[in-house]
Amino acid sequence: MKVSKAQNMRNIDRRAMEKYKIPGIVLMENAAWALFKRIKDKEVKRVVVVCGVGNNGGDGFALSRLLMINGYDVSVYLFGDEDKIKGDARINYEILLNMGVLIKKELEDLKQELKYSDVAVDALFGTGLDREVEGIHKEVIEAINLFSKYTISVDIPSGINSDTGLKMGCAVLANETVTFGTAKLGLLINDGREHSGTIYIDNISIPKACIDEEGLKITTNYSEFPKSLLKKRHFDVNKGSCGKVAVIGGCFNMSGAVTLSLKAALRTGSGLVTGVVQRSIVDRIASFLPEATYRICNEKDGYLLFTTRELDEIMQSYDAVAVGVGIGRSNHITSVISYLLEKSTKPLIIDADGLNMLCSIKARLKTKKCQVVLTPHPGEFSRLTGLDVDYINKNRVDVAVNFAKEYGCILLLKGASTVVTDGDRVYINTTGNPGMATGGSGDVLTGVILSLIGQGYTPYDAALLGAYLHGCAGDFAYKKYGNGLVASDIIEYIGQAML
Ligand SMILES: NC(=O)C1=CN([C@@H]2O[C@H](COP(=O)(O)OP(=O)(O)OC[C@H]3O[C@@H](n4cnc5c(N)ncnc54)[C@H](O)[C@@H]3O)[C@@H](O)[C@H]2O)[C@H](O)CC1
Ligand SMILES: [K+]
Repeated sequence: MKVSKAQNMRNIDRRAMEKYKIPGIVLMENAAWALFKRIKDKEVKRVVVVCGVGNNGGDGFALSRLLMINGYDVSVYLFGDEDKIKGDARINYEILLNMGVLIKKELEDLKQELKYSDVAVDALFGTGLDREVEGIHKEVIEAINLFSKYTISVDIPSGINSDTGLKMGCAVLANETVTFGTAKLGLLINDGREHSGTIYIDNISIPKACIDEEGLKITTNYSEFPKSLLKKRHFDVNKGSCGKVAVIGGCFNMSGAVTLSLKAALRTGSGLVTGVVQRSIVDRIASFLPEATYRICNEKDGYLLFTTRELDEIMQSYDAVAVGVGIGRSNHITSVISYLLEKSTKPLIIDADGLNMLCSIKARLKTKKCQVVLTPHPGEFSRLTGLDVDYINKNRVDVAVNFAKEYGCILLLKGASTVVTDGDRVYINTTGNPGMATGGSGDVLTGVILSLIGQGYTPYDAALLGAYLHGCAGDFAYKKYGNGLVASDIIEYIGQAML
């Protein structure tokens, strides 16, 4: 599913009307029908529609007409200067007036009606929100959030900036959002992720070609995507043809991370999974995971110790290698990562302390011979870039794209909405839940992505599909354990997420 910013959507709208000759009023009518379908699916009678003076409000006026004609008990509210209503919104506004509909304007009346309504429709602001919400509009949004039993936002929750996803003063907290044409970036990131509720996208009869001509580079999970990327496994496979992957990690006091990554790779369908670990922890790991094989390495002061010959052998033996989970911080690990970046021709995933050790040698990324996937959380990314965590979180897509472009890598920036980018394409993942903020969750994700690369997915597809499956598995685990879910619960549901 493609994702647009406000300007993209305006371009698409204009192209639909000018090049494809689809009148704006038809788009608005289709938007109203898309909203009507969502209400029709529910057992409700009383609907309050709260309109602004723009085309978002126009959608609300058109919806109100459809509801009334179909027997619903509808109250229509308008907040803003009615003289400002123009174009298609004006047409739908005047139709209601001609039908003798009373357009209400009192905040106190709205509060009372919200208490007794089944559904509130938020048609105050859409992609035209261009400044902080204040005054009566702020009071209306607060009233909706306080008194509405179930809120449907039109196109985007009013108060959410459609490009940044940030709240502009205040914003409607919707149970669901019905958006038109494409997903809006602001629905997927920052405050927009939480304020949108469940997102439904309706094409409102905009031709796919009209959207494609916009050349949108951002996608998100919706309907069958990205699950449709999953390859069907043929019967005549053997463990050698489902990917041979290795995890380099662990240290004297951290063996669980490697165990989680290895098991996640197996649960994602890898044929042969090897833990490259030091002698002092191999028994501990193998006792939990007899299905993996192990390459035992030397250690010094509790941390892994390699010769270049051993590293050469590792790079020749596997289809993909993940380095960093539970590996701890030592100068030797920095030199190991530097060597791998210099010599490896196989895809590399660098995670956890591997990322922290990469900070001082990140220039090596520019001279590497292999494809590299980095999977930082905002804190690790802050150390990698020197950017402030708050700035990173408010500019997730831009900072991720810029870094991936500069260093020629695939970047998976974790967070509530994980961003995956190769510096050109962007995928925003909205599966997952707050319960997954638990130790080891990132190690599981590394194992999933590693396995997918080993099974032949490109590193970019493996990263976006891995983020999606990891989140889906986490959502299954959340249903059973809530915020008490632990990383190994996520592993147990990976298979189900892939079905
Ligand atoms: N293809 C589509 O996506 C379609 C979208 N439609 C709907 O059109 C809106 C966008 O309409 P637009 O008129 O551009 O903007 P809004 O309705 O969001 O409102 C802008 C309106 O509000 C004023 N305003 C902006 N910010 C504030 C503020 N903080 N306080 C007060 N007033 C504010 C601004 O001055 C304007 O007057 C889109 O979201 C869809 O819902 C089409 O209907 C169908 C096709
Ligand atoms: K809205």
